[in-house]
Amino acid sequence: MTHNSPPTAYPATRLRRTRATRWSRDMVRETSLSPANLIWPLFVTEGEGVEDPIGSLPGVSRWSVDGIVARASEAADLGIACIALFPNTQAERRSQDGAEALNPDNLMCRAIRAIKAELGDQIGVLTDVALDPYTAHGQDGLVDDEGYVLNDATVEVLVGQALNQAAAGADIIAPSDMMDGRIGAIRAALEAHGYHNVQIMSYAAKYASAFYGPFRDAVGSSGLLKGDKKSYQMDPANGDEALREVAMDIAEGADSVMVKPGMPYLDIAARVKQTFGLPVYAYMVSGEYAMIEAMAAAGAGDRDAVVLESLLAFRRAGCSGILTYHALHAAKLLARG
Ligand SMILES: NCc1[nH]cc(CCC(=O)O)c1CC(=O)O
Ligand SMILES: [Mg+2]
Repeated sequence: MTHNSPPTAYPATRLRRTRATRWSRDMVRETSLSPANLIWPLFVTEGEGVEDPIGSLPGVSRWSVDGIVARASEAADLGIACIALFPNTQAERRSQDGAEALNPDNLMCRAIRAIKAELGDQIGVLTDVALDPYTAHGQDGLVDDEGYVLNDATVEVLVGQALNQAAAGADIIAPSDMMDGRIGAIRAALEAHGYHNVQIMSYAAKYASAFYGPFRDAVGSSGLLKGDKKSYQMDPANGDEALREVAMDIAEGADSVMVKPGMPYLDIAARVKQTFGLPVYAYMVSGEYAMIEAMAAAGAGDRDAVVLESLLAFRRAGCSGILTYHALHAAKLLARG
């Protein structure tokens, strides 16, 4: 500042002046939230005409493929840009090596094909790459005799899983496994197979979080998982390390990156955006959703206002978008204005 007197001295400056009326608040607002900023995670299950409510995620269900197509269509009508798919694989299709992930007719691929056949480019389909919905032990990769998740052997399988999803029509491949080197390996394979425009959104800074509990119920891996995921997901104590994770994934070909969980990690999202300037997404995870729902159910807050404020905070931090189980509800609120 080149002024002699401080430019923000009271009473010449009253920061309440621009807050006094609604039109003025609208005029000076720095960030905005629209349905295009929302990515809606959906859980797929076997069968036809099935809606299977998830106990630990009140208001969220697993849907059979027909229901998933209907949900995707609803989302597209409201201007939601993209959905994220997660399969609840039947116990008998799970195995030690997660081979079902490579089956071209697995639940995930059938859902992708059905959505793309019905909706084409009206909505993006993002698919999770990791083996936890397919393994009998619930870990995201292949394990050795001690239960340690093997890096390089897992990456080979993830490459196959990503190609399988791309062949079914996935628009964005989103590896959530946290193996080192998987972004480069998947990008090279996509290029080699002609999938030049299939994007990669890397779960680059994914933490070993206690907020994933309800999700593990949803995909049916919570009862199976022994131990934790701390040997591959990040330590919640670390921030600088997240920047190294992101730098590597960008170098390996990620089009965008994700920080996960969301609200407790807004500092990470903001640092990633400021450092690298690429599209950053945040995953407001299942435990965060459950927290808001529990608060609303206890009569302790205005659910709609809490949802919109939370999502706006991600935008202020610099996120291009948010993966949230509240996406449909929020899009309806935004449409109402
Ligand atoms: N690859 C697993 C995966 N992909 C998305 C989530 C969590 C999402 C949520 O909690 O909403 C998880 C859980 C985990 O790492 O155990
Ligand atoms: Mg990494």
